[in-house]
Amino acid sequence: MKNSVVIGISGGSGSGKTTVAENLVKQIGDEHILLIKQDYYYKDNSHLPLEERAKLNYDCPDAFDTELLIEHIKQLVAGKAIDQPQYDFTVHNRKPERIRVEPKRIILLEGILVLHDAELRDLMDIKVFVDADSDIRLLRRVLRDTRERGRTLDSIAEQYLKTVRPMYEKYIHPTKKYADIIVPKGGFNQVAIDILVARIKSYLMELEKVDG
Ligand SMILES: Nc1ncnc2c1ncn2[C@@H]1O[C@H](COP(=O)(O)OP(=O)(O)O)[C@@H](O)[C@H]1O
Ligand SMILES: O=c1ccn([C@@H]2O[C@H](COP(=O)(O)O)[C@@H](O)[C@H]2O)c(=O)[nH]1
Repeated sequence: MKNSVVIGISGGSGSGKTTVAENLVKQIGDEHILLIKQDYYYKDNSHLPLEERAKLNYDCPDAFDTELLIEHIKQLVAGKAIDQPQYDFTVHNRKPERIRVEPKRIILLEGILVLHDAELRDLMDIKVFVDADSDIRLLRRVLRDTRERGRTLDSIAEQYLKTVRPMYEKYIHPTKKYADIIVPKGGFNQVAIDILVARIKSYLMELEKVDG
């Protein structure tokens, strides 16, 4: 058995991925569970001015440094620490600093396209797709992006029509077929969360047995 178990949590923007992931961390306790957001692995676009960065497509596989993400997941599974990049949504760019992250038993990898790359999927022990209707996802995104990500209504509408919606149809929704578990009703689906918590606890018991 490996040192760690990897759980991928995917779904469209605003579907409730972060809410599910944070709920799992709360219920299991952060001693054993590490949350890695795919957002940290958006490519560094410091060479472009802010106005140009704001126009980029952030909803396609090319927007991410997947090679680095795969390398980091492999390192964590091998029991090694990583220097994780950080991301600032308000300026559409990586932060200059990295943070040292130590491995834990359970690695939760959450993001819109974590189920897209076959090599990344193969590292996962459980694959989850969080589902919510498109009007609900859009509404949540509008509220969150105006409150937390410094966006205007006009910029949200433009980005949604230009990239968010078409890329969801082209790249994100098709990855639902890879999921072991589909979580409907977004982030506060307590039954689905309880099932995942029970499975994670049984993984932790198996990993402890291996340790003796
Ligand atoms: N089932 C739900 N019911 C109501 N609000 C929800 C639900 N799931 C998530 N939210 C809210 O919607 C917003 C977006 O959820 P989040 O988990 O950040 O989505 P994602 O990570 O998929 O973009 C957050 O403000 C969150 O509290
Ligand atoms: O610089 C950026 C990077 C990403 N985005 C948008 O964020 C969402 C993904 O985050 P969620 O937390 O899953 O919603 C993605 O749809 C991108 O469009 C951005 O606007 N700017």
